[in-house]
Order: sequence, then structure tokens, then C-alpha cells
Amino acid sequence: MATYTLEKATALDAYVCDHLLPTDPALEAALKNNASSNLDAIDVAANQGKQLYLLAKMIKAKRVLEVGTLGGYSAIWFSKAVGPEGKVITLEVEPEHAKVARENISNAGLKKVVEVKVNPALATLAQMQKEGTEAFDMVFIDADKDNNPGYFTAALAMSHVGTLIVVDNIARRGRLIDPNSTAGDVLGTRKLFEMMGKEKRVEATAVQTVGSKGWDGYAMALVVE
Ligand SMILES: C[S@@+](CC[C@H](N)C(=O)[O-])C[C@H]1O[C@@H](n2cnc3c(N)ncnc32)[C@H](O)[C@@H]1O
Repeated sequence: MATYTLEKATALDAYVCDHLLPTDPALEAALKNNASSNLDAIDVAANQGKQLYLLAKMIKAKRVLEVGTLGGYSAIWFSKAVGPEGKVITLEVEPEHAKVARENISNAGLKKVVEVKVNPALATLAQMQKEGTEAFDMVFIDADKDNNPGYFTAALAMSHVGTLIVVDNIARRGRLIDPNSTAGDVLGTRKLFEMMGKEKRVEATAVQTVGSKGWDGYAMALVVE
């Protein structure tokens, strides 16, 4: 059997994209602007962006909450799913990332659909709950992994039956199950799994992936009560 290498996985991702992802000027312009603004290329891969878009479409999401904006690449995918009458609220701590994201969102003509809120996400989430923000149909958690438990709790609090919660980067390149790890991202993600496993209001699973972004994976939870 062929052995996995990042090079081969990247080539396979390119094959998938060539066949299944038509060119999208807004998304390509966003990635270009991210690179020229020196943002790390830690946005979701294009085929994962399409998967998130499809998931949002499947559940007919009209309101999406994202934790972790970077340059707005995944937020633009979500905006395509919710349509011009929908809403994507995305949370970012770094003003420079938010600035680039707003440029990309504006260039894509999506200023009415996507709102970027700048502050540590836990604080923004607490504020949104205090304000009684309307529930979201889908939540995508993709920020600092140490805070995954707090993000999951807030996501649940702003959910309704049928809300889909997706948490990115759960495999930590296998470190998730390293018994010697005391790293905050690993502990935060393990705590998330404990919470998801015990939480009666959700049905959840996780899938590990390989691809252009290496050994990765995501968890997903459907709110059922
Ligand atoms: C993996 S990137 C997000 C990628 C984006 N979802 C995409 O696919 O285009 C993670 C982002 O989370 C932001 N972040 C990290 N800690 C945060 C916090 N405490 N609150 C809000 N954002 C945070 C980082 O600055 C970074 O821009």
C-alpha cells in the first residue's frame, strides 16, 4: 500500500479541487491578500471550505457563528451558503487579522452578510449571550484550542435543536492522545471531547483527515434537544 506523505496528500487535494471546486474569484483574492498581508496560511483547505459550505447548505443555515476569522476565508465560504439574506458573525482577537478579513469581505461584496467582531472570543461570546443574540444554525470553532471547552459551552448556549457545531483541528497531529502531553491545546481539545461525550443535548463524532494541511481532523456535534 502506498505510504502517506504530505506531498502526495497535497497532490490529491489538488486533484479533488481541480475536479470539484470551480474557480471562485472572491476566495482566491482573499487567499492572495492574506499572503501579501503576511497572514499564516492556516485557513481551512479549499476542499474543507467547500465541505463546510455544503454542511451549512444541508441544514439550510441562515445564521452562522465562527470563532477564529484570520483573513475571512472560511467566513466567505459560509456567506456563500447562507446567501445574501443570511448572516455570518465571525470573532477574531487580532486587529490586523480582522483588518485583512474586512478587506477581503468588502472586496467580495459581502459587507452586509459578514460581521467581524474584534476581541478575545470568550469575551465577545459572553457579551453576545448577555445581549440575547438570536440562536445560530451552525457554529464553526477554529481559534485557540485551549479555549475549545469555553467555545463549545457558548456555542451550545446560542444553539437550537438542529444546530450543527463543528470544531476544527482536533487531531493535533496525533498529540490528542499523547498521554505525556500537558500542552494547553491538547488539554483543551481533550476536555472538549469529554464534554461532547457527556452532553445529552448533542450527538457527536470526530474524523481525522490527511491532506494539504497535514494530519488533522474535525469534530462535529448536532444539537438534538
Ligand atoms: C486557524 S485561524 C482561523 C482560520 C479561519 N477560520 C479560516 O479558515 O479562514 C485561527 C484564528 O483565531 C484567532 N484567535 C486565536 N485566539 C483567539 C481568541 N482568543 N479569540 C478570538 N480569536 C482568536 C487567531 O488570531 C487566528 O486568526
